[in-house]
Amino acid sequence: MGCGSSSPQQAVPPPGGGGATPPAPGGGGQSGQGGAYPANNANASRARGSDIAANNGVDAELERARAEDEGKIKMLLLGAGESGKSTIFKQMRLLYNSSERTDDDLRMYGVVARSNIVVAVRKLCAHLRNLGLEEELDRESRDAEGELGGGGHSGMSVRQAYDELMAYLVDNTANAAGGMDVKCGTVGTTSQDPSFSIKYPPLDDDLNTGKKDWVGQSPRAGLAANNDAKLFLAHHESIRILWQSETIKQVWAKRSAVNIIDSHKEYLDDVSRIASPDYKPTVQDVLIARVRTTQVVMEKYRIDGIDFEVYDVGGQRSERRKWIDCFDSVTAVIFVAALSEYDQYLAEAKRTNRMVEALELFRSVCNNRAFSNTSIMLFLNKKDIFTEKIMYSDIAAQRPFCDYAGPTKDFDHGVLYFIQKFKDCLIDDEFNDSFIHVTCATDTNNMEFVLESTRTIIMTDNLKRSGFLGAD
Ligand SMILES: Nc1nc2c(ncn2[C@@H]2O[C@H](COP(=O)(O)OP(=O)(O)OP(=O)(O)O)[C@@H](O)[C@H]2O)c(=O)[nH]1
Ligand SMILES: [Mg+2]
Repeated sequence: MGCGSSSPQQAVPPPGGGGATPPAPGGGGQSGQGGAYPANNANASRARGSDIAANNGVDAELERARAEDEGKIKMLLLGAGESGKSTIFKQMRLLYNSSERTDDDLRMYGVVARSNIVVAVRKLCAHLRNLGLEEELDRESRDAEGELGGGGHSGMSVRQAYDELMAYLVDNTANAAGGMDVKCGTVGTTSQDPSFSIKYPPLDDDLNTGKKDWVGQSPRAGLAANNDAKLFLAHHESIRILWQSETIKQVWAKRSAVNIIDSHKEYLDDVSRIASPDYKPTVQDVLIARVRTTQVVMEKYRIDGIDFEVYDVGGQRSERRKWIDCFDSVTAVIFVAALSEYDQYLAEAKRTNRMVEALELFRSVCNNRAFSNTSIMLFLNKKDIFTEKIMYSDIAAQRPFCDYAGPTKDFDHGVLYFIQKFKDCLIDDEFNDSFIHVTCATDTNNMEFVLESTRTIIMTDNLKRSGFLGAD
């Protein structure tokens, strides 16, 4: 699915598909009266005249399209899955397209945000169990009860919350018939009496208020996301309680093993707002929503009198065969790689280090003949997560990067090391440092600065390549 659907954004059709225009209803070109040729000479010359005029019109149109194409800047966002391409694409829309997102769009992102939370919680709960931390939860629950003076508990304990989520989100062992009362704490060993029950809300209605849920369902988000969004509404209180526990913090610190999207911490910190029936996604919610791109999407902008066509593609391995469809006459490629992924593995190939994959991909893009006359920019993204991660995950401890000789926990040395790794992928060493940016795609201020300077560099480089400006 492409993200968003503002009017200028289009899914790009595959080549050869849909090229020929179907015949117009009612026959089209020929007269339909027993012959293609006109009945007399006068008619013939009138017809020739109109043919010439029509041809002239077509020629003029082609010429105009060619001139327009020549002035146009075509930009591709390339990179491996989850590197941040679509997030940058969304930032461009914020910067260069003043139209608001439609309610339909926002509803889709609302469903996506809620389902993103469920996906993260599912992974966290399963990981908690694999790490053998259930007893920690029990201890936490007992301590909390002790603090309340032993006289019962105010609502659900963290262990009960966990058990409910395991039963409904992970193991599907709960009897979840819609609308009926369900007991919680039926899975695993609970140290608390699971004496409360929850109700599945009727579709689109808030559990407590019965108010119509603004987000509701969105066919554009897909069945799985809609189902997860529904689960979110039924279990958001347990999610909120579990997320506040100390035990889940330990699991969060070890999340790279299970590929949880780091930016979804922002959603988890704000579960009650996202569960509210009035919930309408904010600009930031839309930015951090994760939807895997599965078709090439294009958006057009006119900036300072110049036309830009920007293409966003899916980065996972299975999506890359579609890239070639948009490799023609490319002015600039923005190659996006996530700096923070040096200790993570691909979602689609669990043994491949993500940074190694990004480096290989960068090598093949830079050395692709289709881009011999194209400016290639490198965005080393997710610098915010990198900053945090180097504090506990040593670069040199990762087998592919054991040659890292810089100090641990050092942002600058770490970034320079990876920049050199990307530069080493090039056959010639023409790569100009001004073509490299260290970015945080979810930060609009940072992206505004980076995208504006990228635009200037691309336009200058384009003029140089077409001979309008002298080369350095
Ligand atoms: N914290 C943080 N999160 C980011 C950053 N860039 C992207 N993300 C998050 O990472 C997730 C993946 O980003 P996407 O933009 O969907 O990645 P993509 O490259 O388009 O992935 P594919 O469509 O699979 O190729 C999203 O949930 C983003 O919110 C960043 O700089 N910092
Ligand atoms: Mg994408």
